[in-house]
Amino acid sequence: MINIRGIGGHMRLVAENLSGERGDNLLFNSLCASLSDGQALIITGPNGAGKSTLLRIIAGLLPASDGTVWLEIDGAQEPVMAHSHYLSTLNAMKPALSVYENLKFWQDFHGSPLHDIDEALEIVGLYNIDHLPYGYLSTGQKRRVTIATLLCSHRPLWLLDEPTSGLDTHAQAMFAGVMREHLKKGGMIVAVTHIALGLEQAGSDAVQHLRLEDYQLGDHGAEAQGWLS
Ligand SMILES: Nc1ncnc2c1ncn2[C@@H]1O[C@H](COP(=O)(O)OP(=O)(O)OP(=O)(O)O)[C@@H](O)[C@H]1O
Repeated sequence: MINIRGIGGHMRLVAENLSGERGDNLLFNSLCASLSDGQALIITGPNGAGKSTLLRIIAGLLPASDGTVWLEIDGAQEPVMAHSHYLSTLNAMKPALSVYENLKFWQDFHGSPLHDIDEALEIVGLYNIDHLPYGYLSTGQKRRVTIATLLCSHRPLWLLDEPTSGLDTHAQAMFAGVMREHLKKGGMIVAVTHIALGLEQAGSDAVQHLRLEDYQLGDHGAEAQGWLS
């Protein structure tokens, strides 16, 4: 068992009566969700529904307009960001730095090294490119490097915005395996997606689905309560 807080211990991510807005627009309200170690929450919804906004609120990058989100590890409340990998749709890499330099930066920033950078690149199916400037890579290669950050450092909670965007089917299958392995080790995943992520094999108990349109104005309450355990 890996010795890291949140992996192997008891962990819970809870969103309670959460509302989110952009500008003056209320995007969703009365949203409740609860996730334990080894579980994934898959967030779907139409373009503009507020999925990325919700993920940013969970990460602590945007304030909720109402309600709260908290992370509990072994009974103590912890800041979400300190225990998360947050992958936005932007890859957050410096184009002029090499693939290795980018991953080294993130590994040093996140701490808790897991795989060596070379190992992580091999897992995501990238070979002999660590010396190349990140900006030279193809769209799918860039995304694979971003996914490699998840493997370079231990972080129990993965917050993923459209993680498979730009990946070919082979890479999607590879990433599904990476996510299932993380869940098997007791990690947690919150993912925004428009396509199936291949987590079905993780088991029905391990995967919850949240349709954001169920939390839009006029359609909240009873269904939302079902998410709070
Ligand atoms: N800074 C901002 N100020 C005002 N409105 C914003 C801002 N950022 C985003 N929005 C609006 O908030 C709404 C929700 O955006 P968000 O990116 O959360 O949607 P989404 O569900 O992730 O969409 P998609 O599936 O297209 O990625 C959109 O209508 C968007 O135009």
